[in-house]
Amino acid sequence: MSKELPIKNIILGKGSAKVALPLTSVDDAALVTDANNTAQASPDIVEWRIDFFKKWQEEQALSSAVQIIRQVMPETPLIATFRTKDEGGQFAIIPDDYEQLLIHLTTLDIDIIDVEIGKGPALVNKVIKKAHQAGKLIIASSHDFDKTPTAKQLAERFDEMAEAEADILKIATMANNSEDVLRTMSASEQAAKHHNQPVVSMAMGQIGTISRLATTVSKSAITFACLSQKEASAPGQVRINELRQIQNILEGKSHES
Ligand SMILES: O=C1C[C@@](O)(C(=O)O)C[C@@H](O)[C@@H]1O
Repeated sequence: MSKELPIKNIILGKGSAKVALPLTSVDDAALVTDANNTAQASPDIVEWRIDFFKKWQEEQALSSAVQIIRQVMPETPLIATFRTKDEGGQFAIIPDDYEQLLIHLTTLDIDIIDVEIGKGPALVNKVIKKAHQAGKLIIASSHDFDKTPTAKQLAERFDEMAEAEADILKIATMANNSEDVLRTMSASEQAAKHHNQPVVSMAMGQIGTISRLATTVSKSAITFACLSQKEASAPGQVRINELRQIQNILEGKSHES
């Protein structure tokens, strides 16, 4: 049974799925605007998608970008994600550079770092160890932008993340039909039962949108939304205000006035 995980002002795994908004800004100027707009929507979590940021190779630029986000949202748990091209991100990056970048992120004012489990145990274990030494949490992630793996493969992927001692286990799959959506949601519900860590899941694509809403069924501890379709970081994301209304309906919290 997944445990509750406190992070800053939220407790992951307790109550509703926490709503994350991604920042996909390309530079500091865009980041100032996007961070302010994001703060207005009061997400539970903010995800900085570093692969969208043009100066991701410059350590100084990364530090000042984190400061921009922190000035606007000091108390909101911050995930830093460099989504590699292999898993649907903006840039291809060689493993050594990816490892170095993630290790550098452990030195910044970030709460959670995303590491792609598919990059292999040597890299993943090293990053997790460094992050834990620095007091940071790790989301192990796996994305399949073409298809949904079999139920067995999904279960094995969650197991692999748990064995690596990641703090949060996340799988995103592309849903091409209803069975794909149901398989991802079911694998997520099972993994939440078996593992100590909070589980996060989503079936991407239009037909998968239901998986971002019905987290009471999939037991996903986080759901990724968007401010507008223009800022969506993956297909099928729902605008945060609409998502919250539907969460309330699904959790029996909406009352007729
Ligand atoms: O892993 C995820 C989930 C996601 O791919 C989604 O489908 O909402 C969006 C990404 O920004 C995030 O890193």
